[in-house]
Amino acid sequence: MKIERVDLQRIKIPLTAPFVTSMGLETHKECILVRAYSGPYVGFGESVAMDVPVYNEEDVDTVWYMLEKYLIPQLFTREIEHPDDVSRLFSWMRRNNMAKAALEGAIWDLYAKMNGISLSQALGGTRTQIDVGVSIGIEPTIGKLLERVDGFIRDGYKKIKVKIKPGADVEPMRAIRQKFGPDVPLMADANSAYTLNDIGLLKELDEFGLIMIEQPLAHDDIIDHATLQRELKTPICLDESIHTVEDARKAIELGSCRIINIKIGRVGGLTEAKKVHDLCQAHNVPVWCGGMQEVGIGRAHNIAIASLSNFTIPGDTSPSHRYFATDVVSPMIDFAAPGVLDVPTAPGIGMVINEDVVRDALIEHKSYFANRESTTTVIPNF
Ligand SMILES: O=C(O)CCC(=O)c1ccccc1C(=O)O
Ligand SMILES: [Mg+2]
Repeated sequence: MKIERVDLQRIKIPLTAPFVTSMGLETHKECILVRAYSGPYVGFGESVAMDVPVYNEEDVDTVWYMLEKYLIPQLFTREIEHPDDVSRLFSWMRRNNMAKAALEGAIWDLYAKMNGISLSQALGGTRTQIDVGVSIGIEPTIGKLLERVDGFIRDGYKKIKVKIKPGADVEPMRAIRQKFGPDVPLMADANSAYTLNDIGLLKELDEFGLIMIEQPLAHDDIIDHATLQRELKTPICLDESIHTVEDARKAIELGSCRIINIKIGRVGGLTEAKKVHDLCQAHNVPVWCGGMQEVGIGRAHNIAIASLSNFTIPGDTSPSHRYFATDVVSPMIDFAAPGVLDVPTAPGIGMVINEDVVRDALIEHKSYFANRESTTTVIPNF
């Protein structure tokens, strides 16, 4: 396929409730939507970079910059046979994985649509439905946290993940176990808020029978995590530390974790995500699909990758309404049954874009053409 045109759309949508983690407070979702055109077909991608580089080194502006300066022009120079070619084409560039993934995702969607198959099928997915959990931010009080947990359990979420940080860790977990009992599938995500000096405290969490603790130590570490995993009963799951299938291989070899969270953006796209999945499967390491509070397009990509067979733990891909009053896909993504999402069967991501929502949320729009000048629109009065 020859890519003739790519559009970037920067959008901003309010969250229905503020989201607090050890990295900071979020009130809005700002991101870039990507459209890739070939003949009558359009493929959709979404950049998951946050508006501030607190999770990784990228932000919305760096993604736009890398796409415009390098990745889109490079894509225009080649005929693409298969989406796997795209990650090879981009492999010369160090990191900037979320920028690469946003464009590569649009090409995967385009490829699936051209072949009349779903994105899940194109990736080799086998599930028709996926189980999902919910990620809960750090709430102002334990009472508020318990209220939220109660609501999400009633909604049928299959896994309850709670953000923790020093000072908001053992007590909230104890309160949840006391109120809801030992059978609630519970886990904690620290987003790198601890060091090995906190080993005593992290061991205290063992008594709560958590399914896992996600990324307790530094965002770039796999050595200390291996030390910690030897001391903990609770499985460690790595998120921030895994950017490539090679990172995953090393972490597994060192014993740095027993579970891996796969985020398409963090590993540079669906091709690499599938490689991490396959490697983990070969080593009996279960995986699950993480989230970056995606709008509907990114959520659809997450559902497709989560349909692969080694995604045996419920992911963070909750329905759209968990974060947004409106979404860029129509209908909004929702449960097929409590805690369960259908994997779309229509071609590509299998979702219809709600252009009214995109228009209302639009900050900037730029179109790039393989054989003519680009055109920019900055939407005024935003
Ligand atoms: O519900 C979601 O999309 C996942 C929310 C979440 O936990 C998260 C959100 C933004 C950045 C990092 C993370 C994380 O998984 O660490
Ligand atoms: Mg995480």
